[in-house]
Amino acid sequence: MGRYRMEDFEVDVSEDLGPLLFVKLRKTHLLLKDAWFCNHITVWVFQQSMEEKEVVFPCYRWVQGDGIICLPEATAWMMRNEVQGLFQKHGEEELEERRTLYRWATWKEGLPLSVAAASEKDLPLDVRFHEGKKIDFEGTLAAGMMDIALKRLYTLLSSWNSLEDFDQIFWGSKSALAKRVRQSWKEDDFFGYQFLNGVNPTLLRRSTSLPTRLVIPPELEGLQAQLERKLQEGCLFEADFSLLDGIQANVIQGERQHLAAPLVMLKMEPDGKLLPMAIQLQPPCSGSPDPPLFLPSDPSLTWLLAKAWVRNSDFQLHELQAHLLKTHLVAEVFAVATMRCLPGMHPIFKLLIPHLRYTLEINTRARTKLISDGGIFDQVVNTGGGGHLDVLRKATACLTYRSLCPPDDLADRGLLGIPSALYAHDALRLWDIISRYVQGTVHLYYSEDEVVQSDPEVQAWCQEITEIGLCGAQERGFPVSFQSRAELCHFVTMCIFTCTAQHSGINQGQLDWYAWVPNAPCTMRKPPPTTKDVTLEMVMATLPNVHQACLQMTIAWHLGRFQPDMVPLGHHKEEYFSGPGYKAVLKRFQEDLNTLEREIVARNEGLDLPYYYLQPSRIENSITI
Ligand SMILES: CC/C=C\C/C=C\C/C=C\C/C=C\C/C=C\CCCCCC(=O)O
Ligand SMILES: [Fe+2]
Repeated sequence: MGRYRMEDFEVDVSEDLGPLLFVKLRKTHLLLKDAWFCNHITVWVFQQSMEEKEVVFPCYRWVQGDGIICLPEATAWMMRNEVQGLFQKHGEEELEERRTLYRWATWKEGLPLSVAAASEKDLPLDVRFHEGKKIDFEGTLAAGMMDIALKRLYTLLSSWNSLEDFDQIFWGSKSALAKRVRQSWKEDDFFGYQFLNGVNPTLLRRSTSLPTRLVIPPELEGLQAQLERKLQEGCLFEADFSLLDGIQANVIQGERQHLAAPLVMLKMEPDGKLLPMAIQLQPPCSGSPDPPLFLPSDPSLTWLLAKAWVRNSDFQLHELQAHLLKTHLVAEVFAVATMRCLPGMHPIFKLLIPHLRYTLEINTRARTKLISDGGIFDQVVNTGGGGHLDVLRKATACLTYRSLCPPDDLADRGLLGIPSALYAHDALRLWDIISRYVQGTVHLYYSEDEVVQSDPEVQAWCQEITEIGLCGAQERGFPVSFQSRAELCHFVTMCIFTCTAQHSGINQGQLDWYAWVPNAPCTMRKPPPTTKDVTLEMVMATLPNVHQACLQMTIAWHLGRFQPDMVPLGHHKEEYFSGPGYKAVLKRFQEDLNTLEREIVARNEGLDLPYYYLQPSRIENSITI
């Protein structure tokens, strides 16, 4: 039997089968690997003197071995209390089986729970990468490793002692914006811009007071006055990396790496540009002299090194907190809870499942190759060697529900209504669009709040996410039950937003902002400067070495590049729902996304730096990379 064969099978049945509730599917098992993927079964019922009727049984699962798959009819959930509880019983059996297939595991204490699987090979076939994705994933990694070998060979033959020497490895696949980063990375407005619209737009806040950790030496009273004035005008902002304080730095091949925990104060100009005013690289520590404040007026290399330290710290919080924890790991919790608590005929299962595709496998791969013992973090990142897990733990301990919902998050950070905050603008638009889609769907199945309150499955799902998967996150605002349709819609909107828009916003920028390594160094090999005497030798000795820089470029490209098999948001082919109600809601969703697409394209045409990570055609329907 050939691989990748697609076939439609038609079977005629002449006898009257009565009302159709289930179909059962079985395949004779001959060879070791002869599984088939079944999309759906459609039955056309011909009734005398009546229109032909179509009855659909969605499947979208592998049929393997000798097992029998029993598929309830697409509208079964609406009839769950009828037909002698047959659908109810089917759902219970299905969940019983799924709970043995998808089990929770504690990979590391203090992190959200994950799926129990030591490697991707342990995952059920239904959630594995399909052949094409696997070949592409593994093939591009291998090609990237070849690039590294060539780059190392090349740099062996030349010198590595000026910033321009990073050009020697800046070849191969890279984006237009990555080239722009190489041109502009030293500019202050470019540095400030990244907090609004770069790879990590999640940290910046508008200041409501001067941060207590900011110790301003008496000789800088001018700065103090300026900061206070900006604060009063409402245009003072801060990026505080205190979460990194106290984290152990990595030791790479016997060499200790170093970490900082900076605070950056920025001002917003009337034209929307965000400019750094001061950088404090470490919080004050009793018994030590106050940490210096680095300023734009410092010698240019000093100021550049201070900014490079901030960019390195941002790399850590971006990858660990914003990316891994707040998209990948929480999406995994949604995925496992969905498999364990919601039967296939449940409307919330149908709504969410296209947004959970491939997430369990990519995360399992991350746990075995990226954040594992000896993984990429240990090899080339200064939080590696265990510090990265402590960052994840600290970030988990302060993960709030509000921070996953842009209307709340952006309000809390004082970022509403800023014309140059493009991530914020597009995220809010997407939140509204997704929320309307979710509400449209939920209202088809839940006619009033009471139906939500008395749905034991959706309540168990909520509780399992908050109490089990997120390890008691009710303390941080996550719900343990839904009292109304509105609460359910808000939560499901958060799930879909996180798995689609938010991940795309956080993931794609790796390609642009991480290719020019000095803009976002993966590690720092010397301690942060404590005086303003900085030389080029110090800068070069601090930034990643050739090997570290090459690996950063390869992984950033691997993870940030356009995925060949990507499904854009709202365009999955699976049809789990049947009937005109959902079709109309989906159509509206796609139209809303198209409208936003056109708005973003038109806006970007007039911009010096386009912001396209939240352009709907670029948003993946689930976390797959
Ligand atoms: C420059 C980027 C460096 C690190 C990226 C950090 C975080 C990314 C967060 C989530 C990515 C999720 C999954 C990636 C899974 C696997 C990566 C595989 C790399 C394997 C390299 C190898 O040695 O085979
Ligand atoms: Fe990712």
